[in-house]
Amino acid sequence: MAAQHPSSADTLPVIDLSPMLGGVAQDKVAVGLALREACEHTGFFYVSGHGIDPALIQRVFAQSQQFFAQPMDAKLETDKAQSKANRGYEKLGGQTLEPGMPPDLKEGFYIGEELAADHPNVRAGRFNQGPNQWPAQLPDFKLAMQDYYTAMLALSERIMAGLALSLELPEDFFADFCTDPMCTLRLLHYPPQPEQPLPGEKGCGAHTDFGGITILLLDDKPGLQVWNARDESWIDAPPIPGAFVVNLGDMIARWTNDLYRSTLHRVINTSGAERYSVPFFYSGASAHEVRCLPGCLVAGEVPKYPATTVEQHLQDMYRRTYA
Ligand SMILES: O=C(O)CCC(=O)C(=O)O
Ligand SMILES: [Fe+2]
Repeated sequence: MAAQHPSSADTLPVIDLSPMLGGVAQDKVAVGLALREACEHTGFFYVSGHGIDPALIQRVFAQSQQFFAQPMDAKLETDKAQSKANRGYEKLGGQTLEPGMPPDLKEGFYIGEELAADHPNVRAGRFNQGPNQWPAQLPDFKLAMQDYYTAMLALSERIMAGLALSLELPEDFFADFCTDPMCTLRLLHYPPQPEQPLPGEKGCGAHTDFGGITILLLDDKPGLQVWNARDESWIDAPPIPGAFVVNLGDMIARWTNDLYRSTLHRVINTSGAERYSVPFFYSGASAHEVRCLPGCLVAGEVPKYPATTVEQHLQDMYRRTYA
């Protein structure tokens, strides 16, 4: 059914998730079918009907803009280099997502689950677990981010339930994966693309996301592009008011033996203005075993990837871009 595959002239599908919030079984199955189509072909789609309060989104953007507008010495009070759990501020050029290219033209702020320094997991030095660093000068920042983090957890569970249905698995198949999940909320700020960029310089180099699913909140600026392997071209993924972009990470590709894709994407901020985005990376329970799911092997196929755990997988992937 080649006609259903996106070409570069196509846009990414918009999937209405509202049936996942207490809808009838038949409508949920329809969501599962729409997700399957999107996941098999692009690994990227928009979701509407997600139930996230627009006022919460406004609070997050307002705090993010205030954070990045601060002088550098104020931002560096929460320098990520001080954190054993990768929390806090990352300077412009602090990450190179596309190997061999100039560093990314973005600055960021990383937030995760709040765990005290004396929590057993933190004492044991578990990957990405620990306290956050909160900016002292912004009194409303912490609560806005924690409220948004909680809202993203709930939305992630609904999307995981939809993905289970898409694979003809019971809706609660991922319940164990969704218990006490590892997540990262990341605030990003992209200055305008320079008029004379270095060769290959971008806001965010081409990459796939490492984890489970990513829920991406965009402001009103374009710049995100998604790789379309079929005709080897980039599809623009402009912001759609009221919708989030969702994409699959490498863990889902591993789980489904590449039936579902983790798709390359990049950002070039040619809007001429500041661009802000807020990805939320949902990766599931750290000890959860990731192995090829039932039903994802076509007759005679063998799993392409050995089983691993969420924690091990994330650690392996993380090392690659901060080498
Ligand atoms: O800013 C964006 O639109 C995309 C960000 C992204 O891909 C990422 O942080 O992994
Ligand atoms: Fe990404």
